[in-house]
Amino acid sequence: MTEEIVKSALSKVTYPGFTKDIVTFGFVKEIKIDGNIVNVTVDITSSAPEVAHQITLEATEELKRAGAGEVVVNITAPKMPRESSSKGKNIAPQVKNFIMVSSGKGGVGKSTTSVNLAVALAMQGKKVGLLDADIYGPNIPRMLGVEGIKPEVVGNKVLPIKAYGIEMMSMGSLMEEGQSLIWRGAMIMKAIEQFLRDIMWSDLDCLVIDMPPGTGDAQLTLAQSVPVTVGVTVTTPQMVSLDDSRRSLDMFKKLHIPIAGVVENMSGFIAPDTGVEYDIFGKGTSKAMADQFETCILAEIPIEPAIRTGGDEGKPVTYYAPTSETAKRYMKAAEDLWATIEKINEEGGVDNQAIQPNTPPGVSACSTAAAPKQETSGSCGTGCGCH
Ligand SMILES: Nc1ncnc2c1ncn2[C@@H]1O[C@H](COP(=O)(O)OP(=O)(O)OP(=O)(O)O)[C@@H](O)[C@H]1O
Repeated sequence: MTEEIVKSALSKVTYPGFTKDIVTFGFVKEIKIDGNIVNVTVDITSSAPEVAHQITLEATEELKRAGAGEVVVNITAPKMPRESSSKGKNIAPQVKNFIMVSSGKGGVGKSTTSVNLAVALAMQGKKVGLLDADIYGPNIPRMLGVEGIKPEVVGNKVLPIKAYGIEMMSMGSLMEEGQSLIWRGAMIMKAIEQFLRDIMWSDLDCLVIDMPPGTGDAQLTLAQSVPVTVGVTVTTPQMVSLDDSRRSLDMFKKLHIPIAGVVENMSGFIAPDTGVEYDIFGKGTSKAMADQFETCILAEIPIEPAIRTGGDEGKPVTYYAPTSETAKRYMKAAEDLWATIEKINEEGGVDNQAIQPNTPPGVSACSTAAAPKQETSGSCGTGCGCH
């Protein structure tokens, strides 16, 4: 037996439910050969016991057919995620926790925050997905260095793209480069639903969702489709940004989403040559706003050239410069975020029942639907049913 023979045999074992084999997927982690005894370690992404069982059976069969005398197949799989205690509608039940990352306005670093929090959570051993729901400006593929990579389609489902130990899907990976769509309300709702229902997310501990800026249809649809465990608001320290961020925090309250905290981004500047921190846009100005909404500052992330170059080059700073001050702050934010998620689940989880639309299927609910429901008589005529 040689490593080539073993690999060739294992490449006949397809991953259950997929067209690709376990070698192509990169799941074969170790091959040990001792005479005609073969010992292989296969690292899979599913915690379902039947997947491990089928791979063990098929790998043993193929290796014996290739001439192995004795075969040992070790399967390493993620632990069964703890059941989430959340209730209500959930169209992606294999995902235990949903983290909605929002901002009042664009350009404040929402995608950068989503990427680095997702990478930090994965580095801390969580099974993480990252959904780029910013359909107007999907830039997560670039930030993860998977721009131009097209996802595999299996039947009518799409496989997420893998990078830095996380699963990712983005409108940017589904459309041709440079293409844009003009989104109408109903299309946004459909797109968000499809991202949750038609992407083959694994059994995830959490899905980080990078929302479009603002407080519109996408936010409402997400909150109605899955029980969002926590919301994170990203802001910059300037007063004009804080005004918009208050709206984002207020939206979480209206949608009954617990607020995990505020990330104050571009908070001071760390000079790359000296490491000295300077105050540019202000620093610490978000604290009063966080207090007002009875939440905390998850992190103050300075302006740091490595964050921008990391974003442009697809090399997240948390992964590539784990000892940098910024990476440490993202790691600490991820720890605190997870502690909040665990506490929420211990206390009974979240429930999105109260914000379900009171409109017939196919009729768009307007963005005030999160407000207390009223009789549909006296409707505004839009059919939204909430006036
Ligand atoms: N702390 C930071 N230091 C340096 N550059 C940063 C920082 N945060 C974000 N940037 C850079 O600012 C730009 C905008 O960031 P990002 O795309 O994350 O913002 P956004 O809020 O998601 O924007 P949009 O609303 O357009 O999606 C990017 O080039 C990013 O690399």
